[in-house]
Amino acid sequence: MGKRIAVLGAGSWGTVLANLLVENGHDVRLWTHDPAQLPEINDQHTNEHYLPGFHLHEALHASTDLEASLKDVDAILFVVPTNAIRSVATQVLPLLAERSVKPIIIHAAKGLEKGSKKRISEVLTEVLPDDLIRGIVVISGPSHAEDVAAGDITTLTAASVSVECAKAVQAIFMNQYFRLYTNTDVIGVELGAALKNVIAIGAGALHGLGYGDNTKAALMTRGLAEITRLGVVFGAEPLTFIGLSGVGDLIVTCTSVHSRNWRAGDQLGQGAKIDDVLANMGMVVEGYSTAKVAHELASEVGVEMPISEAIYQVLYQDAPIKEVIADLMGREGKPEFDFQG
Ligand SMILES: NC(=O)C1=CN([C@@H]2O[C@H](COP(=O)(O)OP(=O)(O)OC[C@H]3O[C@@H](n4cnc5c(N)ncnc54)[C@H](OP(=O)(O)O)[C@@H]3O)[C@@H](O)[C@H]2O)C=CC1
Ligand SMILES: O=C(CO)COP(=O)(O)O
Repeated sequence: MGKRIAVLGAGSWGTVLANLLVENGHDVRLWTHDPAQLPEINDQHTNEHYLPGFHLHEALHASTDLEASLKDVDAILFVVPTNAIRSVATQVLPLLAERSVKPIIIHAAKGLEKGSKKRISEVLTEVLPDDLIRGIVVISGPSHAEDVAAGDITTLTAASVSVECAKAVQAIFMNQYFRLYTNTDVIGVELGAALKNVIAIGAGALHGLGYGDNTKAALMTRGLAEITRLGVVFGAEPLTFIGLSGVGDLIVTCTSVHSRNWRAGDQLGQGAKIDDVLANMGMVVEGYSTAKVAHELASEVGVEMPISEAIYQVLYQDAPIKEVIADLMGREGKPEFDFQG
């Protein structure tokens, strides 16, 4: 049966997910903070800046009225960049009071909040009290908006401490080309999703510098090793990192020209300056902000993340990429896995 769903954020991912939910037969309200988007989405059925060349379902309706968008909804999907989640949730909070049906809160963003260093579900839990919502579910996995828009077969994880909520979200999204698996390891899913974006900047930089496939495979594999190392310290299940939101998403983000993180790295590898890259992307490059949070978290808990640290130095300390690569390769020899001491 169709559900009433508010999708908050009309960028590339929010627009595609809202469109998919309309295709799945739901009553979808796409909320944007930018009134300039309304005539294009509602009358021309396009969102050219975020999804060039893609025609949206004619039943997809966008609005800037948050209260109307949230009226009687069964679920609220947050798809704004990580650092905007708290402010959007704060606007949602007063509109949730006195409801007979408590909505499921879903988020599809990938990052760690600047300053607080929190995962997105932690931010949502802080802002939206338990008694006003049914539960929180994160959807994550290898899923570029452009490929989903084209109907490419795509698989995601729906993670929640509530199996019942994860199953409800699985049912809302699944169709013949979009398949979700449930998972209860929210920590692992969110950390894998956030930290792979940092590694993807590195993968793009290697490409921009002309490195070959061996080097890219090395970066992805050793990148996953350090993501896992940090994740387990924060309570994640190691297996989650070889799942869709771990290695799956790492592969797609480190190899696809659709990835904004990869493209940012590619431009850096070719000599561009980070400020220019970010200013010209026109969409969020989550790995930039996450690289700083990862640097802070790793030093706080004393976990070695040499690749993420090297990328942090390139992004924030203007370190030359070739020099940080030479430093990484010049480290002392080590066993492949920590348990081999
Ligand atoms: N694109 C993709 O393929 C995928 C993206 N994701 C994740 O989804 C999240 C969103 O990404 P994506 O849609 O690609 O990002 P985009 O940059 O394409 O769009 C972000 C949207 O959020 C809006 N926004 C920014 N700040 C605020 C705010 N304070 N209040 C309300 N709206 C705001 C932007 O508005 P404005 O136009 O005014 O800037 C824009 O409409 C990210 O965490 C990303 O990692 C996950 C999987 C796939
Ligand atoms: O997470 C993504 C694909 O799964 C999107 O990655 P980018 O933000 O790098 O485009």
